[in-house]
Amino acid sequence: MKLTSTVIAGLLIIEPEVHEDHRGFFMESYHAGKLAELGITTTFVQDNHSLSEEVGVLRGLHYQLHPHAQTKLVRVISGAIYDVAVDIRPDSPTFGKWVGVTLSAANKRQLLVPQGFAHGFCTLEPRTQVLYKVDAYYSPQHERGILWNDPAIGITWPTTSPILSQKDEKHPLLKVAEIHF
Ligand SMILES: Cc1cn([C@H]2C[C@H](O)[C@@H](COP(=O)(O)OP(=O)(O)O[C@H]3O[C@H](C)C(=O)[C@H](O)[C@H]3O)O2)c(=O)[nH]c1=O
Repeated sequence: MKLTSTVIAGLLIIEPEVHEDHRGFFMESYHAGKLAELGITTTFVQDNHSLSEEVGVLRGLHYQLHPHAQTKLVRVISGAIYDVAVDIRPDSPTFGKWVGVTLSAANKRQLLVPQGFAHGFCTLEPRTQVLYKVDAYYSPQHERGILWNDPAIGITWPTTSPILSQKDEKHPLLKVAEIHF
C-alpha cells in the first residue's frame, strides 16, 4: 500500500497493492492495520455507493458540519472520476485551496479526504460507480454545499456544463464566516 501526500496537509492518495495473474486481479481494497501503520487510524462507520450513468455527472461540493463532519475514503470500481476536495477549515493556511485527482477502476487509486473538506466529483466515463467510506453517519440537517463552479475556488472541472442534481445547482458561494467545524 503506497501513500502519497498532496499540496494540502492531510489530503492523501492511497494506492493498494494489486496482485494480477492470468485470471485478473486481487487487492485488499481496505486494511485498517496497514493504514494504521501509515498513521491513518480513522474508524469508518458507513459505506456509500453511487452509480452515475453519464459522463459529466457532477456530485458536490458537499460537506457535513461539526459534530457530523466526515472523513471520506473514496474509490472507483467502474469507470472514472475527477475527484476534488476543497480545504474549508477556517484556520487552515490552505483554506479555499483545492486538489483534483483522477480515480478510476483502472488505476485503483483512492483519495482520503479529511474532515473539514468539501468533496465532489465529475464522471469521466459512463456508468461510473463510486464507493466511499465515511467516519460519521449521514446527517441531512448538517449537510451543506458549495457551488461547484464558485469563482473564489476556481476548480478546473473536465466540463463546464455538468449534469447536476437540483440541490447542487443551488449551493451558495464559499463564505468563511458561515463555516465552522
Ligand atoms: C450522502 C447520502 C445521501 N443519502 C440519500 C439522500 C438522497 O435521497 C439520495 C441522494 O443523495 P445526494 O443527492 O446527496 O447524493 P450525492 O449527490 O451523490 O451526494 C454525495 O456527493 C458527494 C460526492 C459527497 O461527497 C457526499 O458524500 C454525498 O453528499 O441519497 C443517504 O441516504 N445517505 C447518504 O449518506
